[in-house]
Formats: sequence, structure tokens, C-alpha cells
Amino acid sequence: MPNVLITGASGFVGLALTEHLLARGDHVIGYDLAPPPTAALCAFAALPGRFAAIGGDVRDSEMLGRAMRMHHVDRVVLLAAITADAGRECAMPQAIFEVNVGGVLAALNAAATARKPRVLLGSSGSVYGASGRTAALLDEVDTPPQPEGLYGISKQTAESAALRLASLHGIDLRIGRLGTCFGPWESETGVRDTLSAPYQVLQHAHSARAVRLPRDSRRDWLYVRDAAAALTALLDHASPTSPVYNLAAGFQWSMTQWCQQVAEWQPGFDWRIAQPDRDDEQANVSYYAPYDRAPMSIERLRADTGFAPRFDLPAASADFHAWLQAAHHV
Ligand SMILES: O=C(O)[C@H]1O[C@H](OP(=O)(O)OP(=O)(O)OC[C@H]2O[C@@H](n3ccc(=O)[nH]c3=O)[C@H](O)[C@@H]2O)[C@H](O)[C@@H](O)[C@@H]1O
Repeated sequence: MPNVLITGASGFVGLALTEHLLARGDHVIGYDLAPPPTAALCAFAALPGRFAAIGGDVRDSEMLGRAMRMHHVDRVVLLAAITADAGRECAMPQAIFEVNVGGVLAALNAAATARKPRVLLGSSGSVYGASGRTAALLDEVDTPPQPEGLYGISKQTAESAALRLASLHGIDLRIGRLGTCFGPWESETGVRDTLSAPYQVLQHAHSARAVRLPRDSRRDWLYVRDAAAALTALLDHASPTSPVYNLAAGFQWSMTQWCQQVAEWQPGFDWRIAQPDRDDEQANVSYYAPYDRAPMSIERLRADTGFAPRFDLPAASADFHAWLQAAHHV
């Protein structure tokens, strides 16, 4: 069974990927500043794979190298990130680059001191930036990356810098641009400034607060269990035809459809699109941007790995609801 080191393993996508890999018997070494939540440790203990957590700084190349050598790591997935909003961009611009770019370079240098494991860099659809306003479909070849925020800029920089360093070291590097995830294990990690809109709606619903959407909004929401499967498909692939892949859903649905799903679980759930002319009604769900980003193409991923998402909206909704109930979140 492969030994997989995951940076950012205590985060939203990191926990989902760890669970997915442990379920098939991989050994996972979670490397993160923060410890995994207790609920995740309990879930991991019931799975066939072995899990070990290391508390460490992602910028510390020596410590990463020691962890890779000690655990005979054959695969590395880089998910540690600061997902910044405008406030954090102003407050700590350097830290965003130190972690999102510096942490990636530190891990690649560490990998060069170990058995040169295969490396998968978790990048982001945010690298497309302004292209998302105009393109019909965000494609790895045809769509120019035009990141607008420091987060997207740092991710694009990480992609280019990682490709250069991996080539110098002779390391097998793959890059997966993640779509916008929702689902189990999402929480406020303190370094992710905008929680997904589906999660915000759930938080309001569970606190018996009415939801007022800023507008209806369509997006190619990616259920995090599909994100974990897509990352795994790219990680497993013997010889990808390209270094960069979109990891996305391939279909869209709207936030009003999500509210309808939540209303099925929670009778009496009060939601609507905010009507500012009615008593100055304010929206209480924040979207990432004032426009709907174009969906990401998954044709390259589908053609090369055979990946197909398992969770359309009804399937994701049913699975998420069952998970929330089992975890006593509802
Ligand atoms: O969709 C995306 O764009 C992003 O999705 C995920 O990010 P996510 O899991 O949603 O973020 P968090 O839930 O905040 O997890 C990040 C983790 O990194 C860790 N981290 C962050 C910063 C740091 O310096 N060190 C460190 O270990 C945090 O403790 C946290 O556990 C991926 O991890 C990112 O690489 C990806 O770019």
C-alpha cells in the first residue's frame, strides 16, 4: 500500500482525501499546523488504512524531508493553503505567498532529499480569475489564467514555480485545479475566509435563521467526496498526458435548488432571494464574486483517467444529510 503524505490534511479537502485514501487501505501521513478534529480521528480509526498526524510548518523543508524519509513516502499531496479574502490580502500579503508558494517549493525540495515521491499539487479554479466572467467553459488549454486576487495569483505562481523545481529535481509532478467544494468536513479552519455558500445556508438553517440569498447563482459545485476521488485518480495515473488538470464536477446547479434540498430535510426552513425594496432586506449569504463563474471543463480528466463524478445534487444532498445526522450535526 502506498505511503501518502498530505500537507493541509486537517483542512476541508485534506480530511476528505485522507478518508478516501484510508478507505482503500493507503497509509496516510497528515502534515498540518493544526491537529485533525477528534471526529475525523474516530472516523479514520475505523478504516483499513493507517493514519499518522504530524504537526508541522509547511515552509519547513527539513522537517518535511524528515517526515518523508521516516515514513518511506511514495506520494505527496500538497493541500496546505491560506485561502484569503480581501481583508486578509491587505493584512498579510506576504504570508499568503510564503505558504501557498513557499510551502510548495519547500515540499519539492524535501521530496528531492527523500525517494523522490510523486507529487500532486492542489491548485485552484481561482487561477482562471477574470476569464471566468467571459469564457463559456474554463479549459486548461484554451482559457488564459487571469487571476485577480492574491490567492489566485499565488496559486498560479505556485503552479509555474513547482513545474520548474520539479523539472530540476526530476520529480513527477501533477497539478489539479480544484473546483469549488462543499460537503462533509467543511469548517472554519481560520485560514479559509469564505465558507462555501451551501455551508453558509446550512449554518443558518441549523440555527433556525432565515436565509436571504443575494441573488440566484449557478455554479459547478463539487461534492468534496468527488474532489477526493478526482485527486486520487490524478495521483494514481501512471503517465498523465499533461501536467495540469481541472478537477471539477462537470455540471452546475443553483443556490435556490440547494435551498429546496435543505427545505426537504428541515420543514419550515425559511429562505428566499433578498428583496431590498422590502424593509431594506439584507442578504446573509456571501458568494465569492458578484458574477457567476463559468464552469470548469473536465474533459481532459475524464479522457485521461476515466473519472466521473458520483454525486449530482440529489445524491450529494442525500449523502451529506446522512453524514450530518451520523455526526450529530443536525
Ligand atoms: O479549492 C481550493 O482552492 C483549495 O482547496 C483546499 O483548501 P481547503 O481544504 O478548502 O482549505 P482549509 O480547509 O482552510 O485547509 C487548509 C489547511 O492547511 C493548513 N495550513 C495552512 C497554512 C499553513 O501555514 N499551514 C497549514 O498547515 C490549515 O491548518 C488547514 O488545515 C486545498 O487545500 C487548497 O490547496 C486548494 O487550493
